[in-house]
Amino acid sequence: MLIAIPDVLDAAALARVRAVIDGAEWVDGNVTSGPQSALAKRNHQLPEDSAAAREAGGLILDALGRSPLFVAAALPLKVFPPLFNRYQGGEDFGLHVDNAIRIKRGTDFRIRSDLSATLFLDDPTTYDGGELVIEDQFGPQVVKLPAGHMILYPASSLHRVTPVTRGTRTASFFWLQSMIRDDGERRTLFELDRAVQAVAADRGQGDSTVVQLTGVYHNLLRRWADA
Ligand SMILES: O=C(O)CCC(=O)C(=O)O
Ligand SMILES: [Fe+2]
Repeated sequence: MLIAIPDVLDAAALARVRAVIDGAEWVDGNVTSGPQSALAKRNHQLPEDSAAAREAGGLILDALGRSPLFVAAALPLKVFPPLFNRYQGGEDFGLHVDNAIRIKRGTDFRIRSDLSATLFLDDPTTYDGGELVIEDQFGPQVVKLPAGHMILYPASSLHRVTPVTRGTRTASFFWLQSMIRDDGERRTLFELDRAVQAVAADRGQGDSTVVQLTGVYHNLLRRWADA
């Protein structure tokens, strides 16, 4: 399931993230690639351990924690510290799949990547190309979102970024391990959650049917979740 999360960063938070990363030193994106994606990847990144990546990544993690839509859709267990990339002058990232296990270098922090995320940091009218194309069961989905908006997609999907032929495309990207490993189970919980919220908005949180449905949600979560 692909889910767009609008307004993860508002204008002020976006400006703070940009102020931190724009002044930092960018390096060839292949410093973090395995041999297969090194063939496909042509972009620049902030070094994973740079002070700028850590500071801007922290701002993004704070914003994600305040997004009920992100929490409901991802049911996050562990989030890999956000990374930052930039494409310009025809740079692109060919078709690839993300590694199943991500290890933070020099630490024992590791996650199984269930979901991949791209948070767009540039106004899409300022660059051409740079679409994130995700192959899913319904065919290729082409994603290019306003600055501050994010797409969440199954890390199992093949995906690519088309060449940026004008301007610059800046983004944050990261992976997370969900409490719910299976995409179908996670989607079912998300849809149930949305439906319960809609009924609660109509009838109030104390309504007996709302209480019963909330119980069903939590009992499914209890059956399926790693916590
Ligand atoms: O730039 C993006 O939107 C995606 C980056 C990506 O797929 C990756 O780094 O594995
Ligand atoms: Fe990727």
